[in-house]
Amino acid sequence: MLRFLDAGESHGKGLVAIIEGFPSNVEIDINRVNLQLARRQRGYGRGERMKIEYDQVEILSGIRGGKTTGSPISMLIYNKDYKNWMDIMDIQKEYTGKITVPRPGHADLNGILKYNLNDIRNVIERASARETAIRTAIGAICMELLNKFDVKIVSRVLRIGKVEDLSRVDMSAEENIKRIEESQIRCFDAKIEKRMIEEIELAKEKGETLGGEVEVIAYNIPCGLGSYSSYDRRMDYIISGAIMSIQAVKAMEFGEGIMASCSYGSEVNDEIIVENDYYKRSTNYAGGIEGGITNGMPVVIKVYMKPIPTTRKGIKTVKLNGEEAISRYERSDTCAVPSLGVVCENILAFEITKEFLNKFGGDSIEDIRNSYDFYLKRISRR
Ligand SMILES: Cc1cc2nc3c(=O)[nH]c(=O)nc-3n(C[C@H](O)[C@H](O)[C@H](O)COP(=O)(O)O)c2cc1C
Ligand SMILES: C=C(O[C@@H]1CC(C(=O)O)=C[C@@H](OP(=O)(O)O)[C@H]1O)C(=O)O
Repeated sequence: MLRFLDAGESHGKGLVAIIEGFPSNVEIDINRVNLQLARRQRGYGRGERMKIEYDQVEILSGIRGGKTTGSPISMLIYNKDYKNWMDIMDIQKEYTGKITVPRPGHADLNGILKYNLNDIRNVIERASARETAIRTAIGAICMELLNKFDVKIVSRVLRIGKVEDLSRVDMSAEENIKRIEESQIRCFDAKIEKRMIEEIELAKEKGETLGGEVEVIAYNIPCGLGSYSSYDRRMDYIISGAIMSIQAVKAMEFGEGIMASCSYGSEVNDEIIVENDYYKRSTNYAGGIEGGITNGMPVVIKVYMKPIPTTRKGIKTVKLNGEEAISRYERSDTCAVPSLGVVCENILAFEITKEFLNKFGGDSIEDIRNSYDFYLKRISRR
């Protein structure tokens, strides 16, 4: 079973992870992994921190001569900002400048109470979305395996605050993806991109922050990943748990789930057809999952992010000594929705890989390939 464990603090030395259960003989291009890390850092609306970091992964084990060995893959991303936080983050010496004003919307107060701490810094450090850097690297390693089976996972920004990009886009087309990648917002429509940037600037001027919505699509996912047999093997359970665990994500949707909930059944159940020797659906309202199992159509999700909780504009709170106070501000992103799309792509890549390996098993890529080819032949109509 593919699994990972990650650790690390936002302003500590770095982030670490161990991936276990990854098959052998998978070629890994570290440049492609680092490209995912760079994509995650880009995007209009990010704060000062992203000017300091230049995320690159260092592999410590499990890859040799450009290929996985089947042993645990351990890796590390250094925090460049650590040099500015060495006193505060010292593992031995206690830092006296404790943070005692919890920010509404962040983990601050719940973390303090739960872990019986007296310095909110201890909560901030691990609750921070800095952790999404290492999860992106884990997903990017998984993408290297999925690439071999022509799986492609892409995303775009649909909305920043109230500004929507309503363009209908075929995201399987290279030229459309190129356009999205070149956009500072990672949206498709250049005119809307301008309005989104203005919206972020306006929020920044007001000391405010913004959330939004992204769409993520995984192409070429074979029918048969996940299962209806138990609740925790359902693909929608697995994907939603992983996506909802991303910091500041407050809702998600599979396919046209919301629209379907206010339609007639015959309008939104995707008709079954045969195309190129395989069962397909004439539409994809279900977003590629029926009965907890992928159905061979693209897996489509929409993910909703709340506005960044740390705002320059103060919010009423209460100090740890009970006195009324206004939330504190050091620095923060104004909007991280473009980054969210990249994080979702890679988190989805991990979950799909896990279920791909559950289905096609095998300790080496060769065994997986045999099992995959055999299965695709079996479910073909030819
Ligand atoms: C890519 C990304 C960047 C983020 N940047 C910030 C930030 O700069 N400041 C902040 O307060 N929250 C930021 N967040 C959100 C917080 O980490 C998150 O709201 C907080 O941990 C509380 O968790 P919850 O919103 O899931 O309940 C970011 C989230 C993501 C995904
Ligand atoms: C460091 C990252 O995101 C951080 C997530 C984050 C938070 O509170 O979640 C707060 C900010 O960090 P800082 O407090 O150092 O300014 C973001 O920059 C990153 O995405 O790599």
